[in-house]
Amino acid sequence: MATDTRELSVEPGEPTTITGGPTPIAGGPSQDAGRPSPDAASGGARPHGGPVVRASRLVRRFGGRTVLDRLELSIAAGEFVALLGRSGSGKSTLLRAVAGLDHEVAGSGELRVPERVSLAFQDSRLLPWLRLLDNVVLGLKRPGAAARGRKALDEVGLAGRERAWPHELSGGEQQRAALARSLVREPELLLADEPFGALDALTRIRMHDLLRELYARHRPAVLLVTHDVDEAVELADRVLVLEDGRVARDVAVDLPAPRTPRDPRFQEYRELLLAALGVSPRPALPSVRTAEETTDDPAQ
Ligand SMILES: Nc1ncnc2c1ncn2[C@@H]1O[C@H](COP(=O)(O)OP(=O)(O)OP(=O)(O)O)[C@@H](O)[C@H]1O
Repeated sequence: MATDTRELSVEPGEPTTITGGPTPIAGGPSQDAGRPSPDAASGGARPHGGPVVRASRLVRRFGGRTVLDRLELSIAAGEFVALLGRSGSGKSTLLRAVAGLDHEVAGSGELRVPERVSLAFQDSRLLPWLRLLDNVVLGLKRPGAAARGRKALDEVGLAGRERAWPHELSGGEQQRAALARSLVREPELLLADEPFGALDALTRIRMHDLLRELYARHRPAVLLVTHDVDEAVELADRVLVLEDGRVARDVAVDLPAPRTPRDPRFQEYRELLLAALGVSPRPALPSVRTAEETTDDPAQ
């Protein structure tokens, strides 16, 4: 597999060590319990290849402030990793470094990423002067680009909208087009920074389903930055929590598909991660009753 290895400017420090797989959290859900079949379309433990991303002793400072502090990161081929962290903890900074968008990142080791990397952001970044299909295939080599673009638009449920202008699409549709644009390149690594952050809750649920489906079909490695703990547990094989410039928690999520917040083990992961983020879990909501039930209740 072709990789792009970036040498980082040398910082004084110990020799580089690249860590392998995830570290189970003491008291957290077991990594091996309930292992589902490897070909599960989503959720559960999934087989992965060797590492496609390796970052060692990554350092990023802004002025006197160290945002990434000798950070270690390894992502396997086909692995879905979610990155959580408090606001300002450096999630986007790390993603930008891995994307090669930040040339001032330093370290004493190396930063290795695959050649084919796609990016997705909170806003779709579609070019307003290009129709949808042209946006999706922008930069792709002909021949065959248009056919691949059409197929990708079909995959995200936008067949027939090839000639639409970006402003004619809803926010969710624009994000779907952005996913098509990412996946048409068959990336080995998809870097996504809060891609669903600006969407309403219902659209976000639909986008989770779509992303799971596309991921199962294309199997890129994914690094998803999110604020949403449920989104992380629902989608990822592994959830990292960034704190003080380093990966403070590395939690392997082993839940069967389909993953649902109603599963008590889902709640376990949720509480574990909320605690890692310094948020106390909220008390359970009272069970919801319909308007009819409320009216029928003589106590009301
Ligand atoms: N270009 C820059 N110049 C100066 N400081 C920066 C720059 N980019 C990021 N920072 C600082 O680095 C820190 C980490 O920023 P970053 O955007 O990576 O955080 P984040 O975890 O993604 O935050 P959020 O969850 O709020 O989006 C912040 O304190 C931010 O102010």
